[in-house]
Amino acid sequence: MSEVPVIELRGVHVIHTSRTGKLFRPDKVHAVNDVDLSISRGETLGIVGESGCGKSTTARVMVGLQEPTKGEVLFKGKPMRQNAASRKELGRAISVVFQDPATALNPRMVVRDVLTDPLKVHGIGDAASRLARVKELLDLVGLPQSALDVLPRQISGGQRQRVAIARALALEPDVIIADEPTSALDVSVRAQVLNLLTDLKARLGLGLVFISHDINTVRYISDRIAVMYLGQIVEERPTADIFADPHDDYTKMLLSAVPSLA
Ligand SMILES: Nc1ncnc2c1ncn2[C@@H]1O[C@H](COP(=O)(O)OP(=O)(O)OP(=O)(O)O)[C@@H](O)[C@H]1O
Repeated sequence: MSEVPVIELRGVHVIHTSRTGKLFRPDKVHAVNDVDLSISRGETLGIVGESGCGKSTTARVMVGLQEPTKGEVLFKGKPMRQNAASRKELGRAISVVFQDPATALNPRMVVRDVLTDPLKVHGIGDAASRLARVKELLDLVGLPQSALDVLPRQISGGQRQRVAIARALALEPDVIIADEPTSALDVSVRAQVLNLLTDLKARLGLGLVFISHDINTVRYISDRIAVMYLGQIVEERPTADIFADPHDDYTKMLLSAVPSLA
């Protein structure tokens, strides 16, 4: 892709200082170790690896929520500054969809308010144009207009994740970062949510970072896959190449695991 990536990580390290063990001895976890990654509009990057390999920490760096211990994070070619103006710009350009919509959505807010909230926070439109946008968002994610006045607990897990995706789309982001977005859903609706994300990416020209522990799910949706192991990217190549000819032993191990749509 010739355009400047929306997000670029160069030689990023994150060392968490945590307290572990019975003596609460301070410990350091090298969660992200020398990671280079980029994401542009119109492409899907999959990040795959087992629990604890550093996927979520990498996602937090990409969104600007986690400062790297070392290395550079570029936003549209410039250092991701931490001042208020750029935080707001970042918030518009990069959205996140989390694993569990039951906890990601405020249980006391009806869908209309969940979707209006980002528009209000960013001072976009008046009441009438915001409502029009909210209705358009429901259409985009395949929810009926009758969903406007329901609470998250009154709809299914798959529908809640559609609401979370609609909220992520509200500000017309360049990139959506989806961290295990199908893992908390019933198997029967996982494929629907994956199809929705693929469709939205194509229709809106978004960049999508799709994070999962399951290489088959990542395969289904990604143009490129970065395989993470113990904080490092052990290989990153087009999806078809990874499956046809995995280079790294860890990738081979992931591919030999039981196929599933987890
Ligand atoms: N805030 C933190 N303080 C201390 N250690 C942390 C913190 N966040 C993550 N870690 C540690 O960093 C490592 C990477 O965690 P991370 O959540 O990024 O991995 P992950 O691949 O997303 O795992 P999971 O899928 O289980 O969320 C783990 O060893 C984790 O325990």
